Amino acid sequence: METTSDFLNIKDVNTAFKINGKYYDAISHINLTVHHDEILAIVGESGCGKSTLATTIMGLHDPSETKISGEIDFEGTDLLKLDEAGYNKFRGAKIGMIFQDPLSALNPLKRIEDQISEVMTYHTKLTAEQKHNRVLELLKEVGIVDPKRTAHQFPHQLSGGMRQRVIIAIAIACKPDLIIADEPTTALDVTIQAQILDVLRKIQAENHAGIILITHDLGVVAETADRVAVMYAGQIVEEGSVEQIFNTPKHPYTRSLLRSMPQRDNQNDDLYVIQGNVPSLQKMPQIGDRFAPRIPWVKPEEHEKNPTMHEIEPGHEVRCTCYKSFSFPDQVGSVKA
Ligand SMILES: Nc1ncnc2c1ncn2[C@@H]1O[C@H](COP(=O)(O)OP(=O)(O)OP(=O)(O)O)[C@@H](O)[C@H]1O
Repeated sequence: METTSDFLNIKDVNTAFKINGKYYDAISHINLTVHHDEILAIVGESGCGKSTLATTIMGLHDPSETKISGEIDFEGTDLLKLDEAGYNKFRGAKIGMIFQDPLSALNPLKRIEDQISEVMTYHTKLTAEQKHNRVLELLKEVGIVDPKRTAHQFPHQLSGGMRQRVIIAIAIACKPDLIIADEPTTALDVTIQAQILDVLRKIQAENHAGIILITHDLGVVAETADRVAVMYAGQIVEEGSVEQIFNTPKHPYTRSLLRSMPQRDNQNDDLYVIQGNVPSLQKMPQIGDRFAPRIPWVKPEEHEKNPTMHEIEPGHEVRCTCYKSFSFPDQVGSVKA
């Protein structure tokens, strides 16, 4: 789905890691588009390649240990062709990143004001006074009630939620077009999670940014995202609007993920458990449907030999034709919560 507001086009991207001298793909043939004014969620179990995709976009891999191919067209520049100095012009300026663990992303020895100012010193020509005012403005924008006090504090003096707000302030300091948020609320309790997601939504609306939100929490996706890409074993297996993915999920993996999600109104406490595990990189099947071993009751002939993406309605794509015949058998994989 391409519109004039596309500004990030990921085309056929593969990232392979060197393990014992051999390269193994962690993400394979990724195609994705991000638009201004939207939150695209990337979901999937641990080990599906979500963070690898984020760090590939951000150019955070050591080239001597990683092989990356494809194209990441960001506003007309192929990010994958940039050297470190070239990337540094984008990171922090046009692309902001929010990580799961705010404590390790902050320098324990520097005051909050200095850490937020640093990114502006690097990417803008603002004077010291302008930067000071912008720091206070940013802290207010991310919902910190006493910006002056917080600006003067060190990371260890702040709660986890406050630290994550500071990380968001750093990520948005230069008004980036793209924000990549990797599990931004995982380490926080539920109330704080909701507040941080509100901040992200507000920023996205005000700055017209596009946000890639990486999470394994489907509740967060339902509340926050506009579009969703579901990843399994390094591939995108389904992509669509949040309504399409939640109301008419097609791929057996998407349906399994949704069925394994606790429902507030679930009457009988039954939780579906997806049998087996995401394969390790060395054991990744190179042909056939990568999810097939976890749904052994589906006949081999119902899977494609080389599963491709199929558009089933505008904006809604699913990998492999097995979705057409997939159903959950009565007795498989269901356990009492
Ligand atoms: N530097 C690395 N070297 C070797 N293998 C790696 C490296 N980084 C990630 N992997 C492997 O790549 C696969 C994808 O990992 P990745 O962290 O991208 O998944 P994820 O979906 O983000 O998981 P999580 O939700 O746990 O962060 C996993 O099998 C992981 O073990």
